[in-house]
Amino acid sequence: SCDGGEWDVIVVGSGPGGIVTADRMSEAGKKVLLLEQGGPSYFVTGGHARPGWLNGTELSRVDVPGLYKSIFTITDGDLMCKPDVVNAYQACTIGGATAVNAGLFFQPPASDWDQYFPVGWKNEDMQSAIEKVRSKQPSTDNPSQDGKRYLQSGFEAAKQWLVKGAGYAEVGLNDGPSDHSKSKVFGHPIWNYEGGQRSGPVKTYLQSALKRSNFAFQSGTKVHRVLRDGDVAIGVAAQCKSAANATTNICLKKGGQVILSAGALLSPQLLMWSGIGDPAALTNLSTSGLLTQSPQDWINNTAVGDKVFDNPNTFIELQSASVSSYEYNYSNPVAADRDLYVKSRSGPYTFGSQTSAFWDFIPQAGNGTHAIGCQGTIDSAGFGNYTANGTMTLNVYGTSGLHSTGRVSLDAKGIALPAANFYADPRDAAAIATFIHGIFAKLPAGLTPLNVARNATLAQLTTWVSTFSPYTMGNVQHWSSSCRLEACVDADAKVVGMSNLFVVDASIVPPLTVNPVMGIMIAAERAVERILALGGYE
Ligand SMILES: Cc1cc2nc3c(=O)[nH]c(=O)nc-3n(C[C@H](O)[C@H](O)[C@H](O)COP(=O)(O)OP(=O)(O)OC[C@H]3O[C@@H](n4cnc5c(N)ncnc54)[C@H](O)[C@@H]3O)c2cc1C
Repeated sequence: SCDGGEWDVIVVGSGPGGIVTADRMSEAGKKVLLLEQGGPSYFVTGGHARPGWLNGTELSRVDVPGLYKSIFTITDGDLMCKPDVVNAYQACTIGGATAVNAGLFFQPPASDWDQYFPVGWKNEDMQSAIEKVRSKQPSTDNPSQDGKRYLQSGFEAAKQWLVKGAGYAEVGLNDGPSDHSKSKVFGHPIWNYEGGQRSGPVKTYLQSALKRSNFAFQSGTKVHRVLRDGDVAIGVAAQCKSAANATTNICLKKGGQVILSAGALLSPQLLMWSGIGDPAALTNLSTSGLLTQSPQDWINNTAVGDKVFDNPNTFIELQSASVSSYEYNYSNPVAADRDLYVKSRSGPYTFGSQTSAFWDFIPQAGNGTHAIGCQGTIDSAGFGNYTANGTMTLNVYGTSGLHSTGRVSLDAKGIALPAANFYADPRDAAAIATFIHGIFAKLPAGLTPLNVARNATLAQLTTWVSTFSPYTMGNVQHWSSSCRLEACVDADAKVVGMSNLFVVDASIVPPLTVNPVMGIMIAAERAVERILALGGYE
């Protein structure tokens, strides 16, 4: 059903994984088609949704970093995925979640590659991929174009506490030493912004791809499944908005490749809808009529969707007389801040509300058990019941080395559903509580925690972080690790059981010590190096 295809490579999904992959495959001379189900986001993609104060500019709401929070508090179905697409808070738009996220852009420490990635993906193997991302994707810790730092009262209070009190080193968080260790370090956040505006792969890699005649990009096109002839992908079945939502087959050239970059929840869903996965899950899909292939045509791969991860989140509300809280406003910003932004890309709207970040590792007992990474990010305002002036929010994430993971399953309609409980292993809550207990021991008198006691014991903190409340057990939508290297895909990112089908996105990235985007982009660069080295499929 798929003869005469013209594409060497079809990439599904325009998040950071898909855009980096499609750009580099087209740079290598392949005829590449990038498909995205969503529509415009940044102004440069044709996105025009914005508050009135941006009228007359070449900015959409996506371009302005300070509108980050209101992008996802204002209900607007254009950017976020609908419930009939995925059962989680994900972006369905050009750029994927990089069009709606906070832009935090931290380089994973060398220990992440060395401890959690397979042979061929260790720190020394990753150097060219790291360099490619660092040289192509701008980032900054000082985004305001007038060179001044804004909203620094929270930064100063945190520095007093963590650097002067708790012995953290203040560093440039993506600077050397060459291992980029995230051990007891504190600093200004790094964002992938440029010129006071949101940057990210849409503004960099996608723009270079679009200049090539052998690259095509089609948004508004939702892929339903990969078309296969046994273990050979021959194309994709997709529904195009521009063609009255008709389903068409988009075909590969013989010897071509399909690369799924639909994100850590939707790439496993696409695999299962294509008859690749755990037979139990495929049986359910088949029973509900969503999978029409007969069982003898299924590809048995029980690692599809297995060990999905998100950073468990704890909000600690802190109050100090020295802190001035700052609330961003979508339609009616403080006039001086609005003018600073519109006239000179300066002021608080040049970043997405975080004022500082820090990390430490909590050692784990036992052979071969790695230390657990913990990250703190401090926001410019309070949250929940604690929003009086002087309040700021510390987000504590558990990161690399956590013991608990989940599984992506499909609901009755075949839509991806991530497992929810990330504290199933008690060592995880204990590690996160140890991190909080350690820094609380150094809390200065003038900085008061509001939603948990300053002198809580380690046992009390362990119970608190593992009990549901508006401040604890949160998901932060950093889904990853659902189609792991050397399990679901091999070390070339090729789906186990298939000849020419790959997954390159957060799915193949194990839990990182830092927010995932920079690591995903680096992993995509590395995956492309390895896919190109395989040569074409014959
Ligand atoms: C609110 C929020 C804030 C965040 N903040 C940060 C941050 O500050 N820093 C950071 O590092 N990370 C952050 N993250 C996480 C980060 O953005 C994601 O981990 C990352 O974007 C995942 O990249 P990806 O390429 O795997 O997939 P995604 O970014 O999810 O992109 C996948 C794309 O594929 C498309 N797609 C899916 N299925 C199909 C289909 N069947 N057909 C066609 N297209 C399809 C989707 O529409 C989407 O555009 C945040 C995430 C969210 C939601």
